[in-house]
Amino acid sequence: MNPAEKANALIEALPYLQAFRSKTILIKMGGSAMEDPELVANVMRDIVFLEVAGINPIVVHGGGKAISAAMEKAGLEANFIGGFRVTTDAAIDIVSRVLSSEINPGLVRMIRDFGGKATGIPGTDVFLGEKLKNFDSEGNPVDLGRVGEVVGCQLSNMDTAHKAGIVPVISPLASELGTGRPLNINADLAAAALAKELRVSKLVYLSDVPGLLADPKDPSSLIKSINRAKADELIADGTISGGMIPKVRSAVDALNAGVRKVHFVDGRLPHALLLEIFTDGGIGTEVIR
Ligand SMILES: Nc1ncnc2c1ncn2[C@@H]1O[C@H](COP(=O)(O)OP(=O)(O)O)[C@@H](O)[C@H]1O
Ligand SMILES: CC(=O)N[C@@H](CCC(=O)OP(=O)(O)O)C(=O)O
Repeated sequence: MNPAEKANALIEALPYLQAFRSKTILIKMGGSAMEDPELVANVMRDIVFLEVAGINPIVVHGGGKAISAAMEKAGLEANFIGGFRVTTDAAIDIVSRVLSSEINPGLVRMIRDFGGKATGIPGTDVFLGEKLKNFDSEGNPVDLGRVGEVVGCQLSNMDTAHKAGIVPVISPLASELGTGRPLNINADLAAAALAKELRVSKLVYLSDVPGLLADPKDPSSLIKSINRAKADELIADGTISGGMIPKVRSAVDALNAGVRKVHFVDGRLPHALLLEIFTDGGIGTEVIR
């Protein structure tokens, strides 16, 4: 690219930089897109770019794959029901350790290494939770152990970071109402709960697929946009399964609660985040109401 082309690329981004200046964009960094540290570093550099450009990024991260690996190492089996990890008392200790001592500080370090400002905030300082009420297809209760849903958010730590232009990096744990004990929150739900609370301009889920796929085995079968009715249909017929279920459901909830735009984007694709924000068509799947 010659210097004039470089300048043109910057100028093309101008309307988007203007539109999103001082706006908040919540980025959910999925554990599935965190297997390769180099790819994660690329995303963190894009986040530093947003921060420097005067856009306020917030990161809520997952870490499902790393948690499963740590559980296996400890001789525990990883079981999921409807995209939620069955979390025994032994498992919650591993979940907390992997999220709080490994993944969260790792992301903060990467942002700082690129000259950005970031602070790690434990989800237990942000999210208030209750045990998730979960039912099987016949309506019978299914106990998932220490799995929670978010029933409230405490924003003081976030606000302090925000006002100082620091990117908050938040783990998907909640403090249980009444007991203060940690609850394991699916990171998609945690991200959507915070996005709703803050009414963010954009919620972007970064994962390891190009977006929502009509055939999960065929990466070229991208569904460009999806609404709740269609999502329910695809969950019922099994096209949407596993970790994609909480993603789609929480995305629609966030839209209904006033979040302006929600996208599923491939976190492994170089600059996926910037392409999503700074180009017209966007990439991946847009969730609509
Ligand atoms: N229809 C679908 N389209 C795309 N991915 C799907 C679909 N149904 C199930 N999936 C699965 O959902 C996974 C993403 O969810 P998950 O593993 O929880 O990711 P993350 O860690 O990013 O939250 C994909 O890797 C894919 O295996
Ligand atoms: C209850 C529940 O399922 N919690 C998740 C929290 C991490 C997460 O959601 O990570 P991803 O975004 O990488 O899937 C778990 O234990 O795996």
